[in-house]
Amino acid sequence: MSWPARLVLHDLACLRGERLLFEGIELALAPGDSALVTGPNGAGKSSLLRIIAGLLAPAAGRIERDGSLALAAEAAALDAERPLRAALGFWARLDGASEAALDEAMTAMGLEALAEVPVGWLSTGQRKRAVLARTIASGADIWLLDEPGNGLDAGALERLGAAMAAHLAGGGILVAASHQPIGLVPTCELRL
Ligand SMILES: Nc1ncnc2c1ncn2[C@@H]1O[C@H](COP(=O)(O)OP(=O)(O)OP(=O)(O)O)[C@@H](O)[C@H]1O
Repeated sequence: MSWPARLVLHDLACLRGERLLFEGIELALAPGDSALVTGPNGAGKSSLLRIIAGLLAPAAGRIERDGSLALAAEAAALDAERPLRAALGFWARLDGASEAALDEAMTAMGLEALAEVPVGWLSTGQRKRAVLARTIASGADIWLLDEPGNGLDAGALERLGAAMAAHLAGGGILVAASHQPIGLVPTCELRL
Protein backbone atom coordinates (compact mmCIF):
# COMPACT_ATOMS: atom_id res chain seq x y z
CA MET A 1 0.00 0.00 0.00
CA SER A 2 1.09 3.58 -0.53
CA TRP A 3 0.62 5.69 2.56
CA PRO A 4 -1.51 7.49 3.46
CA ALA A 5 -4.38 6.62 1.15
CA ARG A 6 -6.88 9.35 0.42
CA LEU A 7 -10.02 9.73 -1.65
CA VAL A 8 -11.82 13.05 -2.02
CA LEU A 9 -14.82 13.74 -4.27
CA HIS A 10 -15.63 17.36 -5.01
CA ASP A 11 -19.04 18.40 -6.31
CA LEU A 12 -19.33 15.29 -8.48
CA ALA A 13 -22.17 14.94 -10.99
CA CYS A 14 -23.14 12.11 -13.33
CA LEU A 15 -25.06 12.31 -16.56
CA ARG A 16 -26.13 9.10 -18.32
CA GLY A 17 -27.75 9.63 -21.65
CA GLU A 18 -29.85 12.74 -21.12
CA ARG A 19 -30.46 12.02 -17.45
CA LEU A 20 -28.71 13.72 -14.53
CA LEU A 21 -28.35 10.87 -12.03
CA PHE A 22 -26.74 12.88 -9.23
CA GLU A 23 -24.90 16.10 -8.58
CA GLY A 24 -23.10 17.87 -5.76
CA ILE A 25 -21.56 14.71 -4.32
CA GLU A 26 -18.94 15.46 -1.68
CA LEU A 27 -16.90 12.81 0.11
CA ALA A 28 -13.56 12.79 1.94
CA LEU A 29 -12.07 9.48 3.05
CA ALA A 30 -8.83 8.96 4.96
CA PRO A 31 -7.08 5.69 5.97
CA GLY A 32 -9.52 3.38 7.72
CA ASP A 33 -12.58 5.22 6.42
CA SER A 34 -15.43 3.63 4.53
CA ALA A 35 -18.50 4.91 2.69
CA LEU A 36 -21.68 2.98 2.00
CA VAL A 37 -23.49 4.13 -1.15
CA THR A 38 -27.21 3.43 -1.08
CA GLY A 39 -30.23 4.32 -3.22
CA PRO A 40 -32.90 2.72 -5.38
CA ASN A 41 -32.24 0.78 -8.59
CA GLY A 42 -30.94 3.10 -11.25
CA ALA A 43 -29.94 5.87 -8.82
CA GLY A 44 -26.38 5.72 -10.08
CA LYS A 45 -24.50 3.71 -7.44
CA SER A 46 -22.56 1.65 -9.98
CA SER A 47 -22.03 4.76 -12.09
CA LEU A 48 -20.47 6.54 -9.11
CA LEU A 49 -18.07 3.65 -8.51
CA ARG A 50 -17.15 3.64 -12.20
CA ILE A 51 -16.47 7.38 -12.08
CA ILE A 52 -14.20 6.92 -9.05
CA ALA A 53 -12.45 4.08 -10.88
CA GLY A 54 -11.85 6.33 -13.88
CA LEU A 55 -13.99 4.19 -16.20
CA LEU A 56 -16.63 6.89 -16.66
CA ALA A 57 -16.16 10.64 -16.94
CA PRO A 58 -18.07 12.79 -14.45
CA ALA A 59 -20.39 15.47 -15.86
CA ALA A 60 -18.93 17.87 -13.29
CA GLY A 61 -16.64 17.89 -10.30
CA ARG A 62 -13.27 16.31 -9.63
CA ILE A 63 -11.57 13.54 -7.70
CA GLU A 64 -8.40 13.64 -5.63
CA ARG A 65 -6.84 10.28 -4.92
CA ASP A 66 -3.70 8.97 -3.30
CA GLY A 67 -3.27 5.22 -3.48
CA SER A 68 -4.07 2.34 -5.81
CA LEU A 69 -7.58 1.22 -6.68
CA ALA A 70 -9.42 -2.05 -7.15
CA LEU A 71 -12.97 -2.28 -8.47
CA ALA A 72 -14.99 -5.41 -7.69
CA ALA A 73 -18.06 -5.31 -9.92
CA GLU A 74 -20.38 -7.85 -11.53
CA ALA A 75 -18.52 -8.11 -14.83
CA ALA A 76 -15.84 -10.37 -13.48
CA ALA A 77 -13.77 -10.87 -16.64
CA LEU A 78 -12.53 -14.20 -15.32
CA ASP A 79 -11.81 -16.65 -18.14
CA ALA A 80 -14.68 -19.19 -18.00
CA GLU A 81 -12.55 -21.99 -19.48
CA ARG A 82 -9.72 -21.75 -16.98
CA PRO A 83 -9.53 -23.28 -13.53
CA LEU A 84 -10.24 -20.66 -10.86
CA ARG A 85 -6.69 -20.52 -9.42
CA ALA A 86 -5.21 -19.99 -12.90
CA ALA A 87 -7.84 -17.40 -13.86
CA LEU A 88 -7.18 -15.44 -10.67
CA GLY A 89 -3.44 -15.92 -11.15
CA PHE A 90 -3.66 -14.11 -14.50
CA TRP A 91 -5.10 -11.04 -12.77
CA ALA A 92 -2.78 -11.33 -9.79
CA ARG A 93 0.18 -11.00 -12.14
CA LEU A 94 -1.38 -7.96 -13.83
CA ASP A 95 -2.24 -6.44 -10.45
CA GLY A 96 1.30 -7.05 -9.20
CA ALA A 97 0.06 -9.42 -6.51
CA SER A 98 2.27 -12.27 -5.28
CA GLU A 99 1.28 -15.95 -5.42
CA ALA A 100 1.20 -15.91 -1.62
CA ALA A 101 -1.15 -12.92 -1.58
CA LEU A 102 -3.46 -14.73 -3.99
CA ASP A 103 -3.43 -17.90 -1.88
CA GLU A 104 -4.25 -15.86 1.21
CA ALA A 105 -7.07 -14.05 -0.59
CA MET A 106 -8.52 -17.35 -1.85
CA THR A 107 -8.42 -18.69 1.70
CA ALA A 108 -10.03 -15.50 3.02
CA MET A 109 -12.97 -16.09 0.67
CA GLY A 110 -13.06 -19.86 1.26
CA LEU A 111 -12.11 -20.76 -2.31
CA GLU A 112 -9.25 -23.25 -1.72
CA ALA A 113 -11.34 -26.30 -2.62
CA LEU A 114 -12.43 -24.69 -5.89
CA ALA A 115 -8.92 -23.89 -7.16
CA GLU A 116 -9.05 -26.44 -10.00
CA VAL A 117 -12.70 -25.94 -10.95
CA PRO A 118 -13.29 -24.09 -14.25
CA VAL A 119 -14.68 -20.61 -13.67
CA GLY A 120 -17.64 -21.42 -15.94
CA TRP A 121 -18.78 -24.12 -13.50
CA LEU A 122 -18.93 -21.82 -10.49
CA SER A 123 -22.20 -20.77 -8.88
CA THR A 124 -23.21 -17.10 -8.63
CA GLY A 125 -22.00 -16.83 -5.05
CA GLN A 126 -18.76 -18.67 -5.76
CA ARG A 127 -18.05 -16.35 -8.68
CA LYS A 128 -18.74 -13.34 -6.50
CA ARG A 129 -16.30 -14.68 -3.92
CA ALA A 130 -13.73 -15.04 -6.71
CA VAL A 131 -14.16 -11.42 -7.76
CA LEU A 132 -13.71 -10.35 -4.13
CA ALA A 133 -10.62 -12.55 -3.82
CA ARG A 134 -9.08 -10.75 -6.77
CA THR A 135 -9.63 -7.41 -5.00
CA ILE A 136 -8.22 -8.73 -1.73
CA ALA A 137 -5.16 -10.18 -3.48
CA SER A 138 -4.50 -6.93 -5.35
CA GLY A 139 -3.40 -5.21 -2.15
CA ALA A 140 -4.99 -2.00 -3.48
CA ASP A 141 -5.31 0.89 -1.03
CA ILE A 142 -8.85 1.76 -2.11
CA TRP A 143 -11.50 -0.90 -2.66
CA LEU A 144 -14.59 -0.08 -4.69
CA LEU A 145 -17.14 -2.83 -4.10
CA ASP A 146 -20.31 -2.94 -6.20
CA GLU A 147 -22.99 -5.00 -4.45
CA PRO A 148 -20.36 -7.20 -2.77
CA GLY A 149 -22.98 -9.17 -0.86
CA ASN A 150 -24.94 -10.25 -3.96
CA GLY A 151 -25.29 -14.01 -4.04
CA LEU A 152 -23.27 -14.59 -0.86
CA ASP A 153 -24.47 -17.02 1.80
CA ALA A 154 -24.15 -16.26 5.54
CA GLY A 155 -20.67 -17.76 5.79
CA ALA A 156 -19.37 -15.84 2.79
CA LEU A 157 -20.89 -12.61 4.13
CA GLU A 158 -18.95 -13.19 7.34
CA ARG A 159 -15.77 -13.68 5.35
CA LEU A 160 -16.47 -10.49 3.42
CA GLY A 161 -17.01 -8.61 6.70
CA ALA A 162 -13.70 -9.90 8.06
CA ALA A 163 -11.83 -9.00 4.85
CA MET A 164 -13.24 -5.46 4.84
CA ALA A 165 -12.40 -5.01 8.54
CA ALA A 166 -8.81 -6.17 7.94
CA HIS A 167 -8.46 -3.83 4.96
CA LEU A 168 -9.67 -0.84 6.99
CA ALA A 169 -7.58 -1.78 10.03
CA GLY A 170 -4.55 -1.79 7.73
CA GLY A 171 -5.21 1.80 6.66
CA GLY A 172 -7.21 1.01 3.54
CA ILE A 173 -10.22 2.90 2.23
CA LEU A 174 -13.46 1.34 1.09
CA VAL A 175 -16.46 2.51 -0.91
CA ALA A 176 -19.26 -0.06 -1.18
CA ALA A 177 -22.59 0.17 -2.98
CA SER A 178 -25.10 -2.23 -1.51
CA HIS A 179 -28.78 -2.90 -1.08
CA GLN A 180 -28.23 -5.40 1.69
CA PRO A 181 -26.36 -5.38 5.02
CA ILE A 182 -22.76 -6.42 4.37
CA GLY A 183 -21.36 -6.35 7.89
CA LEU A 184 -19.86 -2.91 7.49
CA VAL A 185 -20.33 -0.04 9.92
CA PRO A 186 -19.39 2.72 7.50
CA THR A 187 -17.76 6.00 8.41
CA CYS A 188 -20.41 7.68 6.29
CA GLU A 189 -23.43 6.84 4.15
CA LEU A 190 -24.03 8.40 0.78
CA ARG A 191 -27.64 8.14 -0.32
CA LEU A 192 -28.25 8.76 -4.03
N1 LIG B 1 -24.32 3.45 -21.12
C1 LIG B 1 -25.38 4.03 -20.61
N2 LIG B 1 -26.03 5.03 -21.24
C2 LIG B 1 -27.10 5.62 -20.72
N3 LIG B 1 -27.64 5.28 -19.54
C3 LIG B 1 -27.03 4.30 -18.86
C4 LIG B 1 -25.88 3.63 -19.34
N4 LIG B 1 -25.51 2.71 -18.43
C5 LIG B 1 -26.40 2.81 -17.43
N5 LIG B 1 -27.30 3.74 -17.67
C6 LIG B 1 -28.41 4.16 -16.81
O1 LIG B 1 -27.90 4.86 -15.70
C7 LIG B 1 -28.76 4.64 -14.57
C8 LIG B 1 -27.92 4.30 -13.37
O2 LIG B 1 -27.35 3.01 -13.50
P1 LIG B 1 -26.47 2.40 -12.33
O3 LIG B 1 -26.12 1.02 -12.76
O4 LIG B 1 -25.38 3.35 -12.00
O5 LIG B 1 -27.52 2.39 -11.12
P2 LIG B 1 -27.47 1.66 -9.73
O6 LIG B 1 -27.88 2.66 -8.69
O7 LIG B 1 -26.16 0.99 -9.53
O8 LIG B 1 -28.62 0.58 -9.89
P3 LIG B 1 -28.87 -0.89 -9.24
O9 LIG B 1 -29.34 -0.66 -7.83
O10 LIG B 1 -29.97 -1.45 -10.08
O11 LIG B 1 -27.59 -1.66 -9.33
C9 LIG B 1 -29.75 3.58 -14.98
O12 LIG B 1 -30.99 4.19 -15.26
C10 LIG B 1 -29.15 2.98 -16.23
O13 LIG B 1 -30.14 2.55 -17.13
